[in-house]
Amino acid sequence: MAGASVELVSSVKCFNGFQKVYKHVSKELNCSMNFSLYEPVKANPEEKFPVLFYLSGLTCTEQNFIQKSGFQRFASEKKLIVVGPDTSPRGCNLPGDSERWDFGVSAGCYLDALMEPWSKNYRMYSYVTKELTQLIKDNFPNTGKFGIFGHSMGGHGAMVIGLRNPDLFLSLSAFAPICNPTQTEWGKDVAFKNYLGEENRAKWNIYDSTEVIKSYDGPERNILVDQGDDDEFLNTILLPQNLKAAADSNPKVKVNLRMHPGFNHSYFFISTFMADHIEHHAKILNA
Ligand SMILES: N[C@@H](CCC(=O)N[C@@H](CS)C(=O)NCC(=O)O)C(=O)O
Repeated sequence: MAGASVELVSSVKCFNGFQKVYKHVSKELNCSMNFSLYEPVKANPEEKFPVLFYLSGLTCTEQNFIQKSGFQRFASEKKLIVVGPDTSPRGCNLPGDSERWDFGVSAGCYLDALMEPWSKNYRMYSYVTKELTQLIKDNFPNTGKFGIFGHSMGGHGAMVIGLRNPDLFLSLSAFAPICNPTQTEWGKDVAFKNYLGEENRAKWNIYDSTEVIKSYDGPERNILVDQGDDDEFLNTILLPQNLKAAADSNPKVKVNLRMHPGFNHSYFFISTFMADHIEHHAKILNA
C-alpha cells in the first residue's frame, strides 16, 4: 500500500470477492471517514480492475448500499472494484448539523460549501473527485478507468461529478436522481441556500446537473437513468423530465430515462435494476 493511509475495518467474502469497509482521515473534510470497497478476487497477482463509485442518498452511510442493493453478484461477474463513500462529514458537531434529515449530517450534497460554518468540512465534491479517487488509485489494483453512479442525492452527485469530470469518470448512470435542485424547495430553501449562500446564486448552477448538461461541451456521454413512477419524491425533488429536456437539446449528452411503473424510491427499486447499471458501466470501463 502506498500514498495516504487507509485502515481496514471489516472484510467479508461475497461471491468471488470481498466486501470491505475502510476508514481514513480525510484532509478535505477534516474528519475520519468510512468508505465501502468491493474487491474481486484476482485471477493472477498482476490483475487490475476498473473502479465504479456509488454515491448514496439522504440519510445513508456507507452501509445502506452494500447491505441492500445486491450489487456484489454483478460486480463479481464483471470484475469491478466498487467504492461507496459516506454521504457527509461525520463527528464535526457543527451547530444545526443534525436538526434535519435532508441537511447537514448524511446530507452533504456532494458540493463544496461556501458558507460558514459548513465550508471547512462540507467539501464532498473535492473529497470524491480528488482525495478518494487518488486514494483508490494509490492503494488498490486498478486499471485507472473510473465510472460513477448513485441514488437520489447520490444520483445528483454522480451526474454533476461525472459530467464535470469526463476524463476522470468515463461512465455515468443514476437511480432516481435529484436532477434540477435549483428549481426545487429543498435545493433553493435548504441545501444550496445554506451551503452555497444566496449571495453566491451565480455559482449554484455548477451543482445542478440539468444546468451542467445545458452548457456541456465535452466528449459524448451516454447516461442511463432509471426512475420509478410511484416514487414519493418524483415531482417535488427529483424532476427527471427537466434533465431529459436539457439532454434532448444538447447533442453531446444522451440520457436514456427509463420510467418504471409501480416502483418507489427504495432499495427494492434499486436492486431490481442493478444488473443493468453494472452492465452499462462494465461495457464502457472494460472497452
Ligand atoms: N425521510 C425519509 C426518506 C429518506 C430516504 O428515502 N432516503 C433514501 C435516499 S434519498 C435512502 O436511500 N434511504 C436509506 C435506505 O433506504 O436504506 C427517511 O428518513 O426515511
